[in-house]
Amino acid sequence: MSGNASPRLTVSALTVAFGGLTALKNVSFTVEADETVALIGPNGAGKTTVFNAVCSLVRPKSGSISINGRPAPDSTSALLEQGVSRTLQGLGLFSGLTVLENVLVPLTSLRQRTAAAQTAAAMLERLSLGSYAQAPVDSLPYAMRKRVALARALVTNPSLLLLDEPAGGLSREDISDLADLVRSLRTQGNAVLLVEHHVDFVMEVADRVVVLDFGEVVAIGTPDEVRSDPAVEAAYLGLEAA
Ligand SMILES: Nc1ncnc2c1ncn2[C@@H]1O[C@H](COP(=O)(O)OP(=O)(O)OP(=O)(O)O)[C@@H](O)[C@H]1O
Repeated sequence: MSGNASPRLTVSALTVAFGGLTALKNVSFTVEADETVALIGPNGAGKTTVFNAVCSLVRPKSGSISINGRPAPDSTSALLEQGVSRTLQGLGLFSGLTVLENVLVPLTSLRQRTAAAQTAAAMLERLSLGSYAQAPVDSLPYAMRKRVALARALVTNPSLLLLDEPAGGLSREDISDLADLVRSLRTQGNAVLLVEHHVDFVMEVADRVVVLDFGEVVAIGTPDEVRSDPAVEAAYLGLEAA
């Protein structure tokens, strides 16, 4: 552990409104160092809005967000400098670039050009993408493109990694590999906040789960605590079972 006792992420009394719609109401939670926290909840609960607020893509009506004890910066490059990476639901890969070129992009903006190629190549190897480095990213199947997006987010060795539906659209086998990877991140000191609909995956990888419903936190706890919380069943798991 480092000497820095601040959580990697602190969300305090966050309220976000889109016109008349209050998407988040007074949401508070932390992600500590070496912790994987999952945000779950039904469609429209506000999960992606939390991510967007952390990345300063939406402006809160009130409340605050801090990263490693400092106010969250308001640009992607400043977020990278502060050790935050994110994957997107839509992957956001650059069509027309190779796998390696995609993974090099955040390193280029960090100006680590000298070691960038080696760092990117090592990350591709770690995610079993080494032999596809020169392949156009568009030529790969979805599950592999998803791994490229993950490699791109991880290549800066972020202190806080935000994963938006990492298991979505993956096969059972791919999800199992992803669970191994997420667990390994925790031991390497990469704190993770993930949004996910795949409840089994969440229960397997998360240290703590934050449950949102209609923009409010209805439960926070370990997977076991959350699983047995009646408010969660009503808000989310009940819907899954229905
Ligand atoms: N840019 C926006 N403008 C207006 N309303 C928005 C905007 N973004 C989100 N919303 C609304 O805010 C609420 C929360 O949406 P959000 O996408 O955060 O939910 P979510 O939990 O991520 O949902 P899903 O699981 O379907 O991705 C929803 O009612 C949504 O329609």
